[in-house]
Amino acid sequence: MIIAVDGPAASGKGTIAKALARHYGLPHLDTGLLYRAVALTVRRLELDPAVEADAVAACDFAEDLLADPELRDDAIGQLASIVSAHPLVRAALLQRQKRFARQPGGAVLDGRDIGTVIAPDADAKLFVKATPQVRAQRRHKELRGHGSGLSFDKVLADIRARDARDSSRSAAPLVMAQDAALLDTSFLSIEASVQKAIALVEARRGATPAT
Ligand SMILES: Nc1ncnc2c1ncn2[C@@H]1O[C@H](COP(=O)(O)OP(=O)(O)O)[C@@H](O)[C@H]1O
Ligand SMILES: Nc1ccn([C@@H]2O[C@H](COP(=O)(O)OP(=O)(O)O)[C@@H](O)[C@H]2O)c(=O)n1
Repeated sequence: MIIAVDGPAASGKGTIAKALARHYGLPHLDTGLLYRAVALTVRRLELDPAVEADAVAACDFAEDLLADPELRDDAIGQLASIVSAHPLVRAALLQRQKRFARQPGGAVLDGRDIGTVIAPDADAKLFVKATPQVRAQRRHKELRGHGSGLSFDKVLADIRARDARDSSRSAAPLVMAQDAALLDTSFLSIEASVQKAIALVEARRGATPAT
């Protein structure tokens, strides 16, 4: 079974995707980390994120970069949304994601274009959303936990800027797939979001929701 989980920044899609992977015993790929790794490489090599050829050169990053805690920085998220708008960057990362989705037994992937581009034939697609204020509160708390002193207002502004960039780009923009189920986590706890996600996946599979 392939499960596609898409949504904007800090909507809870990663938390839900990980929980679904655990529940169904499937491997999980956080595709945002790939774009963040490109962004971090661009920064370390002092390349220009706005120049497509520079960003493409950074797609050849070392695997161990995917475990670098610096990937979680707010600034790297912003940079990731700049490099990810280049069609050639998306093309460079495409096959790796498609291969992961197609592995025997299936997989759970989360990102922006899983249900629309990476796995349009997924067995279940979720589009996770929450209000910008709620998402900024969650991300602000998370960043504070990692020692960041960024203000709430800056985190909210960055989330809004990233939403606008990710939704308006021409290459694989952030849009809900027509056959995705919408999951608004604004007023749901993590536990409640995960239970709802499992119920939605079960409904898509035509099975009885798990209790
Ligand atoms: N329903 C929820 N209620 C409260 N906090 C949440 C909820 N879902 C996720 N979080 C927290 O919000 C932050 C962002 O969640 P995450 O799943 O990483 O979002 P995304 O993958 O969409 O960026 C994390 O610190 C996570 O623990
Ligand atoms: N499938 C994906 C995943 C991420 N991205 C880009 O990478 C950036 C960082 O993604 P992320 O999923 O790590 O960000 P968060 O939602 O965790 O904040 C996004 O803002 C997108 O611009 C993308 O274009 N396509």
